Amino acid sequence: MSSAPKLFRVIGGAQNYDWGKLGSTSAVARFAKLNDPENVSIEEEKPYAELWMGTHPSVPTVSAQDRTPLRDLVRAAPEEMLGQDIIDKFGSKEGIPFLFKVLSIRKVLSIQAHPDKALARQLHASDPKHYPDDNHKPEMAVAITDFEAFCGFKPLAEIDALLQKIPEFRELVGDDVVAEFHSGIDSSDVAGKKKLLQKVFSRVMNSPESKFEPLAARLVERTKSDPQLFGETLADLIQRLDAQFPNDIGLFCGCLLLNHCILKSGEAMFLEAKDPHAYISGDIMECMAASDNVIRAGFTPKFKDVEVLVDCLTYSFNPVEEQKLKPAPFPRGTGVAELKLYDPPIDEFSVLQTTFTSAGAEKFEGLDGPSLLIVTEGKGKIKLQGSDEALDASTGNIFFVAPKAAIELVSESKDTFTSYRAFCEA
Ligand SMILES: NNC(=O)[C@@H](O)[C@H](O)[C@H](O)COP(=O)(O)O
Ligand SMILES: [Zn+2]
Repeated sequence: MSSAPKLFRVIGGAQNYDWGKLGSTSAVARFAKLNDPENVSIEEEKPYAELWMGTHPSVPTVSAQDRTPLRDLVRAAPEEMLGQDIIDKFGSKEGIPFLFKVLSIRKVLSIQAHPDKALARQLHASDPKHYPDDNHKPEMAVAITDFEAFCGFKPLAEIDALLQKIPEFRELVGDDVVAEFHSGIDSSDVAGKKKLLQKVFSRVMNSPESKFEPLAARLVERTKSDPQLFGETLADLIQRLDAQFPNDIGLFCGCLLLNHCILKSGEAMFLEAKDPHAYISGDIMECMAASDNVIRAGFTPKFKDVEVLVDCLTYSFNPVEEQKLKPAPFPRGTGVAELKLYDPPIDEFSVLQTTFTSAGAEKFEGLDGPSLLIVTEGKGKIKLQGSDEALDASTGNIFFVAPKAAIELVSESKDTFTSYRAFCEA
């Protein structure tokens, strides 16, 4: 006899990292308040960075009815809440394999990467304070608003051009490595080119403050005196981020080495473990394997683990367009809504965007695993197919949907009604 409900509203938890948008300008604050009006009061001077939805113990998601942690509900009835296939696939009855978030970004996040499974186990064992999980953290960002981020290393020719024409960059890396990089990037030896890229990145990341800070100050001045040397976008980006983190190493390891990726609303990008990145601005849905392991090295007051970061990166280098993840159709829904499936090449999660622009219903077959759904615009209803009980589904509301539960979303007007559903299937 199934004891656990198949569809119920939950309340996520917020993280107030310094880079979050302030007060009601943050989608995180607005969604949290709308979903839990009696308990959430927005402080207008406070940053609201992330809204967590999942069973990660650091920020509990709780049932709206009696505030029981979702993690406890899963552990009490894992077969009903996860499904035997998911338990078998991930070897755990402890929680949902993914962590789903809303991020609302005012300032650049840290230049960072996330470990793969082997490195996560090693870091968690040696430094559990900074690495709370033994799990990898591949992640995907879906832009709710226009969104910009650093994502992966620039193509080597672009890095070489910047090294040749920007004296401060050249001085930080050193003429020896600049010359070796310049002569090596046209070879067909990809592994050798990755080693050269690692040499450049290592010189930057291991330079002392006494060296990179004055060079960063000169770099910013040069973007003002000689902007065409950088191109307008890059000159503006360096000035904007310098205003947030003056003379920071991120001006070199981010702005001059990583792709500056701009996603329009609805576009997405996927980050493998060990890919360097940093989100810069905008509101996004983010989904990741259930882990909070972040290896940081720039644009942050938090713990930086430069040696681990320099050592672990993949050093792959692709053009910006190759970093984007194209949405696909979702054939398991029928009705009037527009469905976009963001399906990265990993097991732990996919994300489905459902957008109504007319009244009507969208019916979904049951999924072979757990899912969490959040409404990000407008309002409608959500119900189990065949049930008379339709729950209000308004902006900010979050719902847990059990495996195999066939649900229906209903829009009662032509106003836009948008939701994102993260799910995992065996
Ligand atoms: N790329 N995005 C993520 O990995 C998020 O899930 C992380 O929670 C944030 O990156 C954490 O950023 P800070 O460590 O505060 O700079
Ligand atoms: Zn990240």
